[in-house]
Amino acid sequence: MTRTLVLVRHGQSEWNLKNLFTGWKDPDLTDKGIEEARIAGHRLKEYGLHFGTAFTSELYRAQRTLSILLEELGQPHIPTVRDAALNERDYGDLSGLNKDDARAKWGEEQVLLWRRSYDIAPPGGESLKDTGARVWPFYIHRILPKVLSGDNVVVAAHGNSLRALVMALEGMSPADIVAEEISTGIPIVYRLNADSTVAEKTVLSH
Ligand SMILES: O=C(O)[C@@H](CO)OP(=O)(O)O
Repeated sequence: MTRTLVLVRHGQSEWNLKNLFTGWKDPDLTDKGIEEARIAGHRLKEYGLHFGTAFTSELYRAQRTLSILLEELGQPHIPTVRDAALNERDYGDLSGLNKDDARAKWGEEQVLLWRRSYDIAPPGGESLKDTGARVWPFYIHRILPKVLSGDNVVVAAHGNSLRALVMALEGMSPADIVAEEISTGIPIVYRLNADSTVAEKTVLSH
């Protein structure tokens, strides 16, 4: 049994390109983002993976990335679960603001704390810990049983919802997670042991 779990962050979105805090806002992919999703599907095809189930968020950029990727893989119709538990961190009052403007207003250090710390929430939004509080139970109750049953799973989600998941999978501390960045459209392939610990991690870079 392979027990494979693939995580992929959506391709570049229009708001990534414009350097805006996005969170629960719902922009489309850019042309580059569409291409990144295609390449991700192609890399997974080369890797020889077949999926039984897909999971994604309720946000369009992740759903579109997943459908392009599955199309490229030749598996466009696999059962897919969409759930807000996998949505990006809610950026609260920062949503829609330019990240450089935010640094100019609140300072580099404060903005970095909001973006990458474990438990400091942006005003009106979620910390990574808050995001984890919805991602982790969803992983345990919905995703992990599929993986452990041998049903290879792909999860198309977001930078911070995936940082929360990677933190749990790899047993990272709140200090470790600060430096963890998830690139757009680069599949991360985990093989899990029967006890759900990680046996192997492979990053399918271009
Ligand atoms: O704006 C966002 O929603 C996220 C991901 O693009 O940004 P950051 O990398 O700053 O957490």
